[in-house]
Amino acid sequence: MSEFDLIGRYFAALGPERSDVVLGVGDDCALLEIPAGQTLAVSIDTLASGVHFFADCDPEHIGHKSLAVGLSDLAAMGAEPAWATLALTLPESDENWIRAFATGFGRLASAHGMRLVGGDTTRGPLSVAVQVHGLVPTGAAIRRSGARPGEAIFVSGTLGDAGLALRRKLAGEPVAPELWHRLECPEPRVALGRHLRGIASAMIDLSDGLAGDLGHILAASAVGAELELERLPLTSWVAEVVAATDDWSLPLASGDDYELCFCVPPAHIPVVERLSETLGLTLTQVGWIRSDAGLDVRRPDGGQLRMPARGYDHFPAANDGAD
Ligand SMILES: Nc1ncnc2c1ncn2[C@@H]1O[C@H](COP(=O)(O)OP(=O)(O)OP(=O)(O)O)[C@@H](O)[C@H]1O
Ligand SMILES: Cc1ncc(C[n+]2csc(CCOP(=O)(O)O)c2C)c(N)n1
Ligand SMILES: [Mg+2]
Repeated sequence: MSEFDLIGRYFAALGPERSDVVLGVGDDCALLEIPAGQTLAVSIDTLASGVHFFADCDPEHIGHKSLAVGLSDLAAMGAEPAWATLALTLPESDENWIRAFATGFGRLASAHGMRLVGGDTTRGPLSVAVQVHGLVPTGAAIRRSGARPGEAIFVSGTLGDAGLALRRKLAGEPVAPELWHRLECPEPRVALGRHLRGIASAMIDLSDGLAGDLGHILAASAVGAELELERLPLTSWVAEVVAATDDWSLPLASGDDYELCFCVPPAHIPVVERLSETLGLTLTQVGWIRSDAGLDVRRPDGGQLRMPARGYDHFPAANDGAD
C-alpha cells in the first residue's frame, strides 16, 4: 500500500469532525480557527521504539500512549483537547500494524473530542511524534510557576505502577495485567485538569517521576516543599515492594505515571475533596509548599529520605562534560 493510500485509509478521519477545523488532512497545512477568548496550548512528544515502548508492544497501545502523553500535558495546563498532528516513522508499511495503531489513537482522540488534522509519514526506525493542540480560556491556564508557601500538594491516582511493570518486564518476571495496562495505556487526567482551573495555583503532569517533576514546580515557583512518604497513594503491588526493600524510587522516580501533581491554597482543599468524589478519582495530599528552597522528603518515622535519582532522564548526568 502506498504512502498516500495509507494516509487516506487510516489517518484522514480520526476523531470527531469539528467546526473549528477549516481544513484538515490533505493539504500542505491544516487550517484551524481559534475561538475568540481562547488561548492555544501546544505540546509535542516523541515515543521511540526501545526507549518509550518495547518493539513488540501491541500497536493499538502505542497508538493510545502516543496521544495519551500529549493529552496529559494539555491536562496539566487545564486545557481542553482540540486538534492533533502525527509524525509517524515506520520501518515498513505493515497494514495490520498501522490499522491497530490508528484504532488505539482514534479511540482516545474520539473520547476527548480531538481531531487528527495532519501529520507526516516516513520510512525509518519506528518512532511516533504527536503534537497536541488544546484550548484554554485566556488567562486561565495553570502554569508551573504559581505555587506559594503554605499550599497543599496533591497528586491524582497512584504512583509507581508503570515503573513496577517496566522493572518486572526487564527482569523477565510476570507482570499482572492491571500493572501492564498502567504502563502501556495511561489514562490522561483531562477532566481533572479542566476542573482545577481557578482552584490550583500550579500544576504539572508526572512523566518522569514525582520527585523530579515536582522539582520543576518548585524551581518555576521559587519555593521548596516537604513530602511525606506515608501519604503517597500506592497500590498494594507497589506498597509491597517498598515495604520489602525500603526503596522509594518506584513512586518517586520511575516515571510513566501520567498523573497530575498540583498545588492548592488551604481554603481550596475541600473543593479538591469534592472533585475527587465527582470524578471518581483518588486525589491525595502528599505534602506542603514552603518558602525554604529544596525538596525535603520525610520518611514514615519522621527521618529524612536521602533522595533517590531525581527522575527519568534521557541524558543522565554521567555524560556531563563529555561532548
Ligand atoms: N528540542 C526542543 N526545542 C525547544 N523546546 C524544547 C525542546 N525539548 C524540550 N523543550 C521544551 O522544554 C520544556 C521541558 O520539556 P519536556 O519534554 O521535559 O516537557 P515535560 O512536559 O516536562 O515532559 P514530557 O515530555 O514528559 O511531557 C518544555 O517547555 C518543552 O517544550
Ligand atoms: C522500553 C521502555 N523503556 C523505558 C521506559 C521508561 N521511560 C522511557 S521515557 C520515560 C520518561 C517519559 O518520557 P519523556 O521524558 O521522553 O516524555 C520513561 C519513564 C519505557 N516506558 N519503555
Ligand atoms: Mg509534561
